[in-house]
Amino acid sequence: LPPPCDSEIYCYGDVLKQVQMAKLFDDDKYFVDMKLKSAPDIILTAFHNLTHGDPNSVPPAVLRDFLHKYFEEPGKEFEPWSPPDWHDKPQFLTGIADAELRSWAEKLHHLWKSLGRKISSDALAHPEQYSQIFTPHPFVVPGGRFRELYYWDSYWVINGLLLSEMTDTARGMILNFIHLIDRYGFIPNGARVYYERRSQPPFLSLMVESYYQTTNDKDFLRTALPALEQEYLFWMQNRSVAVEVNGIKHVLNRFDVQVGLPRPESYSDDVELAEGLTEEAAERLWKELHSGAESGWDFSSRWFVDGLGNNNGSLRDTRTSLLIPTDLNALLCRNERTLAHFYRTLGNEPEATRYDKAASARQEAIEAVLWDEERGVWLDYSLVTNTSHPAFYPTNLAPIWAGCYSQPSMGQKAVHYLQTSGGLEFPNGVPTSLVDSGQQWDYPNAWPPLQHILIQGLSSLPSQEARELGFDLAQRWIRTNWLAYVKYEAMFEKYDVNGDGKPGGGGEYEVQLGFGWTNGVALQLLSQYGDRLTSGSSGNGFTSCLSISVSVALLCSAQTLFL
Ligand SMILES: OC[C@H]1O[C@H](O[C@H]2O[C@H](CO)[C@@H](O)[C@H](O)[C@H]2O)[C@H](O)[C@@H](O)[C@@H]1O
Repeated sequence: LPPPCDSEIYCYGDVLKQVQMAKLFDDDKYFVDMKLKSAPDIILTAFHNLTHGDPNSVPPAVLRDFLHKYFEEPGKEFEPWSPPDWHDKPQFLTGIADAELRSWAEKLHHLWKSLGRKISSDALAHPEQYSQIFTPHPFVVPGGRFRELYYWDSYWVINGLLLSEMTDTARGMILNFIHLIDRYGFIPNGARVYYERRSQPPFLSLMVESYYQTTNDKDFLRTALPALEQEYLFWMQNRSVAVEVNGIKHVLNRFDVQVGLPRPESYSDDVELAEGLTEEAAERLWKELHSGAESGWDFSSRWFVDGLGNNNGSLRDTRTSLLIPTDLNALLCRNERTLAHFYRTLGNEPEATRYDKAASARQEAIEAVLWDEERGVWLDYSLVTNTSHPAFYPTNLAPIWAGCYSQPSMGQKAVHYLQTSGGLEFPNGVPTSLVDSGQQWDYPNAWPPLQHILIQGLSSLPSQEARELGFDLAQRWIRTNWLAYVKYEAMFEKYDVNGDGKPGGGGEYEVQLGFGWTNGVALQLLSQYGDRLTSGSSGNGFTSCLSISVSVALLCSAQTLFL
């Protein structure tokens, strides 16, 4: 299997190995985000001379000097930039009834300015000296260690930007993704060379849909369609798998990256995890870790498959490609419907019909393979045992969000499943799973995109009860985000479902602040439910507590919980 990319400094080779295994930095991502001060061949020769052909004997102090001489610290690849389309007081703020939440939403709107980035022209002139992949338009980053454009994060960022009336920035981000498709044939995980052989959940068509819904710009649809078509082809040609159920073959998709070396940005973690494995088993593990990263859920007990094919084990048992995920297939179904709609809007009926048929076939496949009639919900399917994995994940309800199901009763059953799943037992959000594995995409962490997908799904159902549940989850999530903001003056990439305003944890890096998709989801919920959301939990005294002062509010929240 190939390396993550062709750079002998950023993706494979002795420099990467020595620097990362010497653990000179707290986070392996630091080194691979550094810019080269000279051409790569000059640096490789210098390293060879330094080590006299024996790279295993370089003392850390010598490595440090070498880095100082030939590398620049991360973050130097940007030009100062402030989004020119940012302006005070976007319209949606006026729909937020609670004064505390309105003023907080205004602060979130301000955060786009600090998260905006423009890559310097030097990165275009000398791409070989950067791991950052040049994209022509400025963009919004997630924040913290994530100093580059990310794929699926950007869907929620763009939705937030559109509410903030920053259509030019949103459009530029979409054009960047089109640029990446033109170059790679698909969209990499993020705009770094070490991400260039894996993708993330394909949200581009939904980004274009959000943009079109705001602007009605048909010319833009025309511009975007060839790239959307190309991306869809990538997923169907490289990530699909046939499954036979009751003698009928269905085609569905999975995450399946063909890369067989450690992830450069987490190199030492991946090497240590593979210790004691044969070369073949290590390569397989790394391929599956890359596939886990492609899913966006890096990492989770969801991808653990033990030797017997059961959903058990630890990170070393990650086997992402052996599962057919509900969310990926629901998303692709939504892609197919969206593409049909775009073609129809542009008057191309034959192409619209082709995508209608693809969506119908997908829906049939989802119902045949992923729908579990007994539990009344969709479940991930194991290609090892040819059975479902029964564990709870919010994504089990993703087909509702995608509108990809044939019987209204399925929606009702799935709501009942959710109510009895144990996933609603927490006041601060719906956890990613009910398994406390220590990985970040597991209990007790709750992630913004998953809350949003679940809430949107519930709010699309005809039943009043389901829609009220959607609102209740939105209220819980906003309260969690807001309390954390009050405590830390920051937005986090994930939160802990136990504890008011407690940031999430676990996994291989410290919880990050910023934070692109968190801000986007909060703004969307504030816009959607602005007339009803409160900064405290309704009727228990939070609202009045919180309007007094921050410290009193925290006391109040502790007291209310205690009571
Ligand atoms: O460095 C470890 C991993 O970091 C990223 O994943 C996490 O952050 C992303 C940006 O917010 C998010 O898209 C992803 O869902 C998170 O798990 C990166 O995307 C991974 O590829 C990388 O291995």
